[in-house]
Amino acid sequence: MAVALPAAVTSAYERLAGEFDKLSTTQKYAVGIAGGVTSLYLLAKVLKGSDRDKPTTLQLSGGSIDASKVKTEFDAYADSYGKNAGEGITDRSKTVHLVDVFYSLVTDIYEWGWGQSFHFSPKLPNKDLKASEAAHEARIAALLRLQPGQKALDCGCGVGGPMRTVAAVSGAHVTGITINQYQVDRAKSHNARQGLAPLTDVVRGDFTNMPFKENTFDGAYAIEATCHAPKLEQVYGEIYRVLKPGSYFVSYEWVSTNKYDANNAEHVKIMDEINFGNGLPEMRTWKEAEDAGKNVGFELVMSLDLATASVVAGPWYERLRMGKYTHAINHGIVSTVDALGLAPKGLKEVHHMLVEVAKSLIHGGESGIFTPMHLLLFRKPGADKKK
Ligand SMILES: C=C(CC[C@@H](C)[C@H]1CC[C@H]2C3=CC[C@H]4[C@H](C)[C@@H](O)CC[C@]4(C)[C@H]3CC[C@]12C)C(C)C
Ligand SMILES: C[S@@+](CC[C@H](N)C(=O)[O-])C[C@H]1O[C@@H](n2cnc3c(N)ncnc32)[C@H](O)[C@@H]1O
Repeated sequence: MAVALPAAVTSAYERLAGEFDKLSTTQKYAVGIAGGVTSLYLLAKVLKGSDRDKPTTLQLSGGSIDASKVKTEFDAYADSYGKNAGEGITDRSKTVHLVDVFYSLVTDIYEWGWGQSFHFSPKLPNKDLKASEAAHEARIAALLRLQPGQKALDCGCGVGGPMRTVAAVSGAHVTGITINQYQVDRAKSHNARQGLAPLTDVVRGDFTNMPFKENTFDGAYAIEATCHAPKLEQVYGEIYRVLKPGSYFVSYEWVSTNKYDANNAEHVKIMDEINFGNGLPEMRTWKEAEDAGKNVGFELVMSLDLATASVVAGPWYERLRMGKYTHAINHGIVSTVDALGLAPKGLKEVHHMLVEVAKSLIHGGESGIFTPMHLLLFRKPGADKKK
């Protein structure tokens, strides 16, 4: 069926065609080339999207790692895990470097398929995932009793999802530290775009050796990050040092629960998979984490597994379980761009690692042997006691 175009459109087209006919051959070529370039530019924009919010499939990169080195770096990362059950990273002195590599490899994929907050949250009744995530982050500001004008530290800040919530709900200034330069750049760009620049700062550094003076911060927190430290005492000790006396430190820790049995081969296998797919040197027990805080001088104020604390909240791993089919589709997409040479070589393998670790995390959650949210609230003793 022929479709009649509106008269205004046909007359405008005829006028343009008339004008085009009047041009010299050189001018016609120039118009043709300009048209071609503009179309290519628009096509590239559509395919590539913009980097305002999250990367598109064609923007998936190796973070701070050059595209040509993604495969080599991923292979080296994979080789750093021992083959024996429960071994984790064999040479622990390489942990910090390997974690930096890990985040270069996964940061774009995380943002692409999860969002700007790299953590889990209990699903609150009648609240969507975003609201549940924000509540999990806002709890931190409340526990730290943060106030406008105060200074807080986000230890292992990722691309800054939580720091933006903590700064926005409390009015306090939040400095984030991450080992990965690509995350620093992403976090700063999100902070600026979302109007959070005046209340935030992001630095690249190692949280086991931080570039801050002692007694600097009024509160500190770590969301699913200190699990990457070669030894928990190293990072907790540094946090203790930079906190003002009387201030609080809260962590959501990745730990094994009382249900974990180190003599059960299936349990050990799940933990090994979780360690490998998440850049962890090893898995600690919740008791080891408590003790590490006390060992560096903190008073323990609260210790609670948020995965089981509320009988009405949905499990943290439900979002992963729901995403099972999406992960498979995503793998098809990443494999396609890989085959077309439109993604850095090696990104497909990284994505495969994440598809597999999603299954292990679900197993860890369903069996109850693992939690990514054991809440530990510590206080640095001292004269400036906060109530
Ligand atoms: C605290 C850490 C990270 C926790 C989570 C944010 C991430 C753990 C596993 C990740 C993912 C698994 C599957 C991916 C999927 C295959 C892909 O298509 C899209 C991204 C995933 C959903 C990805 C997202 C982030 C996680 C849920 C650790 C590292 C200490
Ligand atoms: C799972 S991400 C969590 C990010 C953030 N807390 C969130 O919830 O969105 C872990 C973070 O810890 C950081 N990290 C791991 N080891 C680190 C180290 N030695 N020094 C500084 N940051 C580190 C990583 O770079 C990453 O930003």
